[in-house]
Formats: sequence, C-alpha cells, structure tokens
Amino acid sequence: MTTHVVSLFLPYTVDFHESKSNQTSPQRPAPPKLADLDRKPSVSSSIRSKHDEQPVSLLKRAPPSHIQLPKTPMRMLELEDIFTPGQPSAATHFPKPADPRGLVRSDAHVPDWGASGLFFNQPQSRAEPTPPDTILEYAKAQERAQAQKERMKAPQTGKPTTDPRWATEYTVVPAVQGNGGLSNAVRAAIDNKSIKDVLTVGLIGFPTDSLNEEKKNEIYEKLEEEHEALTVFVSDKDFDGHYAHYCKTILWPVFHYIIPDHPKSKAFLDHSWVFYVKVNQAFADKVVKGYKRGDIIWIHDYHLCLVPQMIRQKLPDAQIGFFLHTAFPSSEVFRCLAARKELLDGMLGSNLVAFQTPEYAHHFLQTCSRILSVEATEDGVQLENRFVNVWSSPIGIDPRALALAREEPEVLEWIQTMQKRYEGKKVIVARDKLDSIRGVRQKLLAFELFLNKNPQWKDKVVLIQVATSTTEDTELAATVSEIVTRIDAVHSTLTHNPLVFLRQDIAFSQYLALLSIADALAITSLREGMNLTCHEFVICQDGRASTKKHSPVILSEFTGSASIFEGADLAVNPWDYNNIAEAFRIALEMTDEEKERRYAKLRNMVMHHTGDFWVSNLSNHLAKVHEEQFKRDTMSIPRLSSNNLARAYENSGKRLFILDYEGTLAAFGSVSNTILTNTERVVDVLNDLVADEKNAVYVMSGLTVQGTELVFDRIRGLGLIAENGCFYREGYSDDWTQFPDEEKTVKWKESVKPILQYYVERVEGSWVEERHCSLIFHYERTHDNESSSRHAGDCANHINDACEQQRVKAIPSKDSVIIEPVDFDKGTAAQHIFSRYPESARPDFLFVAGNDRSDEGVFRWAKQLKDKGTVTNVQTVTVGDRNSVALSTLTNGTTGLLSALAKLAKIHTSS
Ligand SMILES: O=P(O)(O)OC[C@H]1O[C@H](O[C@H]2O[C@H](CO)[C@@H](O)[C@H](O)[C@H]2O)[C@H](O)[C@@H](O)[C@@H]1O
Repeated sequence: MTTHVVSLFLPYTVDFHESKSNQTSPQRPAPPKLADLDRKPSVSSSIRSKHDEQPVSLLKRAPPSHIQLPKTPMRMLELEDIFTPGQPSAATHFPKPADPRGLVRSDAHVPDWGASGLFFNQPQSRAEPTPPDTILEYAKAQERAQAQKERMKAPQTGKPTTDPRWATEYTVVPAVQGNGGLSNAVRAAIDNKSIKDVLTVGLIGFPTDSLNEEKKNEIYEKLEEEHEALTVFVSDKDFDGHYAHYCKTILWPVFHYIIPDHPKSKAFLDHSWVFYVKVNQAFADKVVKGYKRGDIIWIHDYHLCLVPQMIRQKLPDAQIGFFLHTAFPSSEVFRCLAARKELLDGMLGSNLVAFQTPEYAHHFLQTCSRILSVEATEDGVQLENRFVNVWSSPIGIDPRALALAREEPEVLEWIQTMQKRYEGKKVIVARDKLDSIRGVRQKLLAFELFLNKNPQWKDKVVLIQVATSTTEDTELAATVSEIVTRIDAVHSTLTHNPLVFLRQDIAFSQYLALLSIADALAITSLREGMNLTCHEFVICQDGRASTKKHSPVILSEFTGSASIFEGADLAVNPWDYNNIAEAFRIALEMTDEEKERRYAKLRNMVMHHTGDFWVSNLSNHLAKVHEEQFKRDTMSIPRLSSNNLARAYENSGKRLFILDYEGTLAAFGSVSNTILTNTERVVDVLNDLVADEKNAVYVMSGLTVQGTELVFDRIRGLGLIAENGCFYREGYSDDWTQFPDEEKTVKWKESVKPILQYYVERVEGSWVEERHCSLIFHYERTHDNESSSRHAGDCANHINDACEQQRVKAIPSKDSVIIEPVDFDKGTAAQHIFSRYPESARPDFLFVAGNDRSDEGVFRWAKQLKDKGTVTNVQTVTVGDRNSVALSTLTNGTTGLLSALAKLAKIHTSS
C-alpha cells in the first residue's frame, strides 16, 4: 500500500554538470565579494528574467547601500563578509545538501519558476514572457511567441529543438522549489515510521523544454528507482500559463482575499485557465498510471485543485485526500472566481478535503452550499450520490530535527557573531516573501510609527527584515523601497541603523541564527494559511543556556498559526499600524515572567502540532472516512433478503414498522409534491399489515398534518408522522402531538420570512410554501436554473447564518430550500414512539424504510437499537441507489418494497 504525495514540485531537482559545450553557456555568478558590494548597485534590482538565457549577476541584486547592514569601520571587513548574505545556493539553503531528504526551511519562499538556475546549472524557460498589460500588446506578444516557436523548430522535422547543453551528466539535489513544510512533515513521518512506502509525484523544478526525450526518460527513471519519485513533465508554456498566470495572478490573490480587479489586470481573462486544466490533467494521468489497488493518494495545495476529480473519474474507489495549505476565503470572495464551480467540483472528487483551520473548512462548506446548492453539514458535503468529508488539521514542523540543526557548529558560530554585533540592542526579526499578502509594507510603516512614537527606543532597537524573492509587483517594491529610505533618512545615526532590509535570501544557518538571537519575531501577513516561520522561531529560541531567549511572537491574527497559538502570541491586526507599533513596544518591554508564561504555551503548541502528527492525523482520518463512505456506498450495502426478512417476521412476537412515504412507498417527483404513482396499492398493502395485531405501523411524511390525513385517513390503525417528524399521531387516535414549541416556531418564522421574501423578489417564478413547522422556498418553476440555484444557495446560507441561535436549518436541494427545526426530525419522532412502549413490552422486530437524506436519522436510530441489542431483529432499507447508513438496499424501487411488505402481510393471512 503506497501513499502518493502529490504536490506541484518534487522535493528533488537535478543540477547539470558543466560540459565542454557548456563553457560558452551562461555561468552561474560567483558569490559577491566585498569590493563588488561596495559598488553602487544597478537601479534594476530584478533577478534575471526567466525568459533570458543569461543569468543576471547577483551583484545587480545587492541591496542599495542605504539598506545594507550598518557598517562599523573598525571591524568592517569581517562583519561585511559575514552579514552580506551573498548568493543563495544549495550549500547555503540546506544544512545537508547531500541528503535530498534533509531538513529544509518550512516556509521556503523560493524564487520564481525558471530562476532555480541561480542555485543549480539548469535550463531556462522557453515560455513566452507574461503577456503585457493591454490587449493590443498582448496580441503583439502572441505574434512574437508564434514567430519564436517557428524559429525553434528544426527545419527537417518541424518539432521544437532541444539543447545539447542539457544532455550532460547531472546530480540529483534537494529542490529549492516546493513546499518546505510539506517535505519536512513527510520526511519526519517516514523517519518516525508513521507512514511508509511514500511515492512523491511532482514537477522537477526547472523548465524542461530544452531537454531531449532521452534525458527526460533517464531523469524520470533515476528519480523513480532511486528516490521513489514520479516526475511529471509539462511544456514550459503550459507551466507558465498554469503557475505564473492562473495560480499566481488569480488563485493565490483570491485565496488570500485580494480580488485582482486592477483595470490593467488580465487576471480574469480565461486564457490561463486552460493551462491550469492541462497541468492538473497531466498530474492526474501520472497518478492514475502509477496507482495500484489499495494505494492512498494525497494531493496538496491550490495548484492542483482539479486533480482529485480527474483521478476519481478514472479510479472511482480510490482513497483520495486533498489538503489546502493556503487560506480558503469566505464565499463572498470565492464566488468572484469565474471557474468557481469547476474548482469546487475538482476538490470534491476527494474523500476528504482538509484545511489548516476550522475557519477555512467552514468557508469551504458554506461556499459549496452556496455555489453548488448542495447540503453541507458540519462533517462535509452531501453530493447527489456521495458524501465528501471536510476537516481541518494544522500542519506543523519537525521540532526535533530543527533543534538538532540549531546546534550545528555553523549555526552556533553565526549566533555568536550576531550576538556580538548586536550587543546592547534589541533585535526584531522577520523573513517574508515580498508579495502583496505578507504585509511587509504594513510592518515597515508600523515600525516607522513605533520609532516616531517611542524615541527612547530609537538607537536601541534594530528590525532585520529579510524579504525573499524578487517581486513582479514593481509598485510594491517601489513603495517598500521608499519606506526603507525614509526610515533610514530620519532615524539612522552615525553609529546606528534601526532597519536592516535585505532584499534577498539568507543561508539556512544564518536564518536559524537570526531566529535564535531575536528579541521578537514579527509576522504581519494580511492572510496566510499557516506560517511555519513562527513555529521555527519558537524552537530556535530554546537553545542551550547562553542562547535561550524565549522571546515573544508578534503575529497577524489572519494567519492559521494565530488560531493555534490561542493568544500566547501578541496578536495584531496588520491593517492597524498603531496596533503593530504598540505590539513592538510591548514585546520589547515585556517582563521575563510574561515571556516565560507565553513561551511555555507557544512551545507546547509547536511540540504538539508537529508535521509528523499532521501526517498521521490526516492519514488516519482519511482511512476512517474512506471506510465510512465505502460502507455507505450502495455497492457495499447488501440487498434486502426477503427470505431472511420473512423468517424474522414470522419468529417475532411484536413488530414495529416505520415507513417513509414520499419516494419510498410511492414514487415521488420532488418537494413540489408530485406523487407519481397510484396510491391504491400502497393503501392496500398498509391495510393488510395493520390488520395483523402484532404489527404497529407508522408512515412518515414531509406533508402537513392535513395533507397526511388526506392520503391515509382511510387506513384505520395506521400511525402517522407529519412534517418530517414535527407531528405524530397514534394509530387509533385523532389527536396529533406537535413536538416543536409553538411560540418559538412563530418567532423563527418571523425572522426567516423577510429573508425568503428578498429571494422571492429576485428569483422569478419562485414561491414560498408555509407548513406549520417548516417553510419551503420553491424554485422548480424558474427558467434560469443556474441563477436560481445560486440564489437558493445564497438564501440557505443567509438563513443558516442569521438563524443559528433559533435552532433552525436551511437545507438546499435540487429545486427547493427547506427550512426546518434542527432539534426535531423523523429520527426524534421514531424515538418518541419507541419510548412509549414499556420495557417489558418492546417490539422484537423493527423495520424502517426510507429513501433520502431526511430518513438517515431514523436509520441511525434503528441501527443503535440493533447494536445495543435493544431490539433483536432490526432491518433498515433504503429504496434506490444512493449512499446511506441503512443496513440493506432495494434497487427495484417502491415496487420492490411494496412486494416485500405484501409478502409479509400474507404471512399473517396464511398463519
Ligand atoms: O509560492 P507557491 O509555489 O505558489 O507556494 C505557495 C507557498 O506554499 C507554502 O506555503 C503554504 O504552505 C505552508 C505550509 O503548509 C503554510 O505555512 C503557508 O502559510 C502556505 O502559504 C510555502 O511554504 C511558501 O513558501 C509558498 O509561497
């Protein structure tokens, strides 16, 4: 049984060896020297263009002098060398470069696709540059792209040419792309034997158009055989459209509450959607090809939302989990996506859709109910013929491995150096990707405010902000640069710079040292799925005696981590600069006792929510829900055996029948009450059953009391349950019992009616049916079903949000939304009927028949009577082919059920 861990990038990539022919090829830049760094940097600080085969020297990326680390003349040489991060490389990024499974930084923040040539010798993308801002320019770019494609074709074959430079030998190395948190968690789980036989599936981390087929095959086989990794190859163009365009300009911002509606933005042009679909399909095909019966498939993150459904189409029984690492926005934001339905359907191909926090899971459930008009419960989403579980479990880090890495000599050296460098100062640290959601701009503005408001701290505090990766958002880069310059100009003195802003990454060992010596960490993301940097901070702060700090964490309340730290952090609203500025002050002035109190809680959380625990937790939950769903699947529900039933019937002394009407005893159109069969046969069969004095027979219906009487008054002795369990009447009585409180019913109806009215006015042809204890919003007669069903979903959500306190729920179905009490259903009515029997005179035979969601409660109730042994013979049967908790199924519909009941009734006649 193999676990397929499917994520956009593999934890491996390859570093090509330099060949003779490569000597004319671009050379990777040498690490910058001090003398070079002293030169004025180029104005353009961008990393090499991903479309440019020539790497741009990193010297060009060196931060402008005013944002470099402070220079202390006497020790300048030594310190400069130490603090200038230099070129990131495999050697600096990972503590053990030889071991591709070694620990990596959890929040990797690696450079863009195609820029990994900075770290390794790898080809660059052949995809055309990102389309420019106007449609006209876009069209021109398309023409250029076509022309380039033609040029790249070999004259004889017409196929794209490959590049002989990449036919050389290579070494498999740890990838710089990918989700570090995921890699660490999986590695820890393997080490701790929480999972075994893991097969990773993903891209290789660099553009592969330049590689010939032979090389691709060779790499594929090597990774499969030696590293249990299946490589997905996609063309540079497809990947660029998928990742740089659809993922980065549409999904990433929307999932973090930024709706790309800039007038120049092409975010909602659907040209990139096709690439998203294509790349997702390539992943699904790869998984399907490598799948063996019984395997487990875990798909990770927003890059691959469509993969679960694509796999499900080919492997209907596979065990599939989907985990979203980012935030999931509120339905108001998600509904802005043009492909909203496709994305939700894609994720719902899984057995389990899991999120970092209960809040994201809740948003997902609400979004499904609103956009797909499906029933969403606390546990998941009920689809037409499948239940999909929805859950949350926060990812964590590998504290043990990190604590070991933290004690490596190189890290300890860095700690010492930095302690010396910042002696007598308080240091606030941060490492974030410089993009619009990480709140770096907000943090800097708040720091400026803090310095203005607290001059006493001016020459005693330093904020070291590492801003990784270049950003294509030039506006953001310019704004941030301006703020940095302003802080420097106003607050720097001859001997002190309060801000060190590094617009490039630092080595892993430097990162660990930075976290270790800090007096506070500041994370101000506007939204973030989790943020594992703060978990790593907590562990780094707990070094040996001289390096033990236990400093506080300033953390945006909009991160997943904030929800698990439960107030042990200094929570801030990143939009409130005063709030962050104040948090800086509180952190710096915090007493040791307060630090310890908070730290103990933080550490406890980090040690409990580990990556290994997350992997096991998810695996166990997926196995559990898969089994439950499998049991519910009609294929696993045995057919009702009429012989066994007859035998049990014959041998019993007292029998109780609880039979649903609509869709069970009689074929039924919809909630619009179209009974499609003649009720004569039903009446005859029920009359025969009731005639046996050993039998107590109840019919359950969604109809009103009057409606139920109209159909069944002819059958003397028949008990009735009306309005889905809100009313009941004993067999030989004319009196009905109403379960829900009348006053409360009137009250909730008063609050729901105006909401329904709002939607009736907007959905032409819709109407509201009022029953005594329920309301039904009907839209079966509307023309535009798509829009009506969207409104119905909104309507259900609106009511569920507004009326939660009143204990009512709105359940959307195909052409209606029913609003009924939470506390009373067919199950509670059945329980009431059963409780009226004295213990000594209880039935020893119970038969329940139903056909839809509203009958599941009675099935469950009956099953627990069987499990506890309260009733000897319990049979529950679902009519039709839906998933159910019923113990048996009858696929030949109402006819089959009536025949079975008629057969039982005959037993009486002939006995
Ligand atoms: O930049 P991408 O390739 O699109 O990847 C997005 C980010 O993925 C990882 O972060 C996400 O997962 C982390 C672990 O679950 C979580 O802490 C974080 O909040 C998520 O956004 C990765 O760590 C980032 O570097 C990527 O930018």
